[in-house]
Amino acid sequence: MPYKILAINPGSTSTKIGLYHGTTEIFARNINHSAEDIAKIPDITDQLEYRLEKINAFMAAQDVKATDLAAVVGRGGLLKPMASGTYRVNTAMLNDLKNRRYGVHASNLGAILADLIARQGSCLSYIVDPVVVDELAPVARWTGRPELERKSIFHALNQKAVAKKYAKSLNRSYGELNLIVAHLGGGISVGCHSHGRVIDVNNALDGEGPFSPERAGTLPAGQFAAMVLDNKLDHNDIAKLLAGKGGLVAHLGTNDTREVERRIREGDKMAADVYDAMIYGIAKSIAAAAVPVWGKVDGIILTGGIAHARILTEKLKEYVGFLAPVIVLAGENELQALAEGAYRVLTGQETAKEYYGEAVKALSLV
Ligand SMILES: Nc1ncnc2c1ncn2[C@@H]1O[C@H](COP(=O)(O)OP(=O)(O)OP(=O)(O)O)[C@@H](O)[C@H]1O
Ligand SMILES: CCCC(=O)O
Repeated sequence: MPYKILAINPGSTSTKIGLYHGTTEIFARNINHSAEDIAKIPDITDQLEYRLEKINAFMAAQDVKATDLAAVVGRGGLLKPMASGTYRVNTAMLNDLKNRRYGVHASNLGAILADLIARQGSCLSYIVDPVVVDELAPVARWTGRPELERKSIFHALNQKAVAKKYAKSLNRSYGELNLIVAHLGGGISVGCHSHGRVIDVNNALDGEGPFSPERAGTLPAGQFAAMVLDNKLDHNDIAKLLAGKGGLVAHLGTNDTREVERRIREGDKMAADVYDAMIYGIAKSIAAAAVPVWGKVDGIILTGGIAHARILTEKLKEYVGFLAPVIVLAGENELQALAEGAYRVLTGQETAKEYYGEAVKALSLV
């Protein structure tokens, strides 16, 4: 009997779950959380019980028993910067997530939910390629302020999964190629993958890169500082302006590119101008991502939900087609990538990595 693996990917408005036999998908579903439900529990960390109940109800309806599972694998959240791979969910990891030590993001719930369901079935729990995978080249870490170092926070799971998928389609290995991957979702991250390592990428959560449906992207720093001071904004206000209420949401009141394209078809000039500006920003980020590999790029992959949008992908091809072939792998492969990461460990192809919190790091320095 192949291993049964449950994969969980918590997003800001939904929890995606998938059941796999080995790496074969049996089902994958999106459990949508209504705006009304989410508004009642605005802090993501407090949504744990609510989401667990929804998952348990869904598993019961599908006749999936936790005791039948070999492993539960969740999307990995804001943790200490770490190497790519599959990690065992452990106490240090759970503590850092529950205490929001490195910030709040929907993906923080992945490991916690995986652990809770794994406990119901006495099986193993893992995360794979969390959003904090850090392979930045030393030169990419600098900013113009000694107090501020750039961080690697991006759609690591999907970026790595599609890059490996594309390499496989060429009968090449991921480690042989230089690829630019643009994950185009609610947030946008554009990574330069050089021989299997993401040596530069915009921090998609923290005001870097192009603006996106929900993220503000890079802002003029002086003007933004003045806006914060003039309006006496607090930490929470600033976080919302940068991630959640930036980009298309701020300009057009929607995070849905289908809605934006509908407005454009109906002649809405503002929608067309904002959409063009977003595409222009993405194109500039893609071109910038060619610099770390001296322009020697084997392919540019467009992925994420927005890569379904033809107007956008066609315009991007016009802008950056001069650099390398542009490949569209729309949607995201995150549930499949989670299941594959757990499967590699269950079958001994890979050893699960261990997460160490700050206490252990400090001891190792002594
Ligand atoms: N068929 C489609 N055509 C055009 N746009 C689409 C289509 N499907 C989804 N989108 C757009 O993709 C965006 C959401 O992408 P995605 O589902 O990858 O984001 P997410 O998972 O919410 O966030 P993130 O990818 O940042 O984690 C939305 O703006 C949505 O309107
Ligand atoms: C994956 C972290 C970045 C984002 O949510 O936009």
